[in-house]
Amino acid sequence: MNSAQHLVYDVTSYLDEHPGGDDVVLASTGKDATDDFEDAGHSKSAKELMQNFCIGELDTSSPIIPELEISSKKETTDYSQKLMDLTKQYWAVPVAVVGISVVVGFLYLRRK
Ligand code: HEM
Repeated sequence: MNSAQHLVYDVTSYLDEHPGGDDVVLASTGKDATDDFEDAGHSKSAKELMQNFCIGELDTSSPIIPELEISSKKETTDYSQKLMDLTKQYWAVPVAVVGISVVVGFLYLRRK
């Protein structure tokens, strides 16, 4: 689905017929494809054809921005959590190496 001027298009059935190829259209799915569509220099007939694939209007009254803010906050906490986990892992590696060396050295000395 692509949206232009807050309109949503389902172009699934047109993918195979698109003269510019399906890959370029697929690259614009799920986002605002207005710029992509305009940059490709589509003809007037192409714009008219596009109207056939309009399935609705994007609900811009929904709290898109607050939702994005919440999810980005979650991401930052997840990220710092990941960093904490990584730090713990990095500490564990040298500690384990030193611990093993001490045990092996101790056993070696006792044998002599
Ligand atoms: C429902 C949406 C779309 C329709 C109906 C459509 C239709 C067409 C048509 C009829 C042409 C032939 C040239 C012309 O008449 O202008 C064309 C070419 C092209 N389209 Fe689309 N298009 C759509 C979406 C897109 C999107 C989202 C892109 C993304 C970049 C795109 C990229 C291109 C390109 C690059 C060409 C040029 C191909 C060439 O000259 O070889 N189109 N399109």
